[in-house]
Amino acid sequence: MTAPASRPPVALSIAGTDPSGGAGIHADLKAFCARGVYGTTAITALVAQNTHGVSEVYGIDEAFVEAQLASVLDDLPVDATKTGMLSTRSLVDLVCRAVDERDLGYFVVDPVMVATSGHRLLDDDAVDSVRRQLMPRADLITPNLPEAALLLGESEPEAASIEQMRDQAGRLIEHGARGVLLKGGHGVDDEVIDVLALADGTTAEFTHTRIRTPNTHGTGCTLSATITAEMAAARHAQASTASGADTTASGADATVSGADATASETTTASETITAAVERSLDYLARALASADHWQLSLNPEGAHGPVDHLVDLTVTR
Ligand SMILES: Nc1ncnc2c1ncn2[C@@H]1O[C@H](COP(=O)(O)OP(=O)(O)OP(=O)(O)O)[C@@H](O)[C@H]1O
Ligand SMILES: Cc1ncc(COP(=O)(O)O)c(N)n1
Repeated sequence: MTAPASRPPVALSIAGTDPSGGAGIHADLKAFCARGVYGTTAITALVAQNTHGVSEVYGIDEAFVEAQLASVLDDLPVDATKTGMLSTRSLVDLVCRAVDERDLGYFVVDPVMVATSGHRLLDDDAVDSVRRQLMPRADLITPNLPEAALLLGESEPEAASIEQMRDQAGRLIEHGARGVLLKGGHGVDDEVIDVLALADGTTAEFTHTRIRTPNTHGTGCTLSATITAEMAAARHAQASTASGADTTASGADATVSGADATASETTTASETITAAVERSLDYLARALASADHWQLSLNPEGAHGPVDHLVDLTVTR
């Protein structure tokens, strides 16, 4: 007897590359795998970068990004999509059209603007399109402290306290996204607090001990990719429950992926987002802790290494 057809949850990342493997598309695919989700990509820019920073960016033209999106979306059922580095205003507009015209599933926007090393990853004239066009289409946006301030306006100062973070998250929601996760990684306190605000009025705060490590390259990419994977798994489970399909045969093993195969049809989008954020922050904390003493760079002075994306995989050698 042949086994019934099944499929794993599918996630799409629209982002730039990191040949050193810690951030961008490379981090996204590792995070998708780590959470048991099948990863697909559309590359917006080829970036020469490593643990010391960005040296060159080679832009991909709009028509070719569109062709990549069509290759994925004409063929595969995408349960959730994230954007990372979008580079130019025309690529922001292209992604907005894709959200309107295609089914991208849950839509997570990581408003990547500047690399930790200081290199700009989004043109100045694209910021307003992110603010007015992309944000209102998002189920969740995940700005860090400087990105949140920039999205609120040129003269907005960076939040320097939890009260200011709450206030900014609340004001960002007014731009139309269903949820805002304002990340506190750039603070200096012993605890890292991330603030989640949802359009239905729900708020949540997540506190983790700050890990004193230089290895934080790609934490934002990894977090938004993990949230996207969790949301893809949730949508897949909801659809499978609704259709009576066997989700346990999908390869998205709940103990590996964190996917909630019993998610009921009644789970609201807000509950899905909140659960995805909580699980993803816990995973990221494990990935950061596992790599806190890694020294990958041949030139360790001043290097910011990656997190351990595969922390939950046990390999015996
Ligand atoms: N040193 C740390 N210790 C514990 N958690 C951290 C640390 N640095 C970052 N994080 C976690 O990683 C998340 C993302 O970090 P951050 O706020 O630096 O985003 P980002 O600036 O977008 O990341 P990136 O470095 O990829 O640009 C934070 O929300 C926080 O939960
Ligand atoms: C392609 C790409 N996307 C995003 C980032 C941000 O990550 P970080 O701030 O850790 O450098 C990056 N460096 N490269």
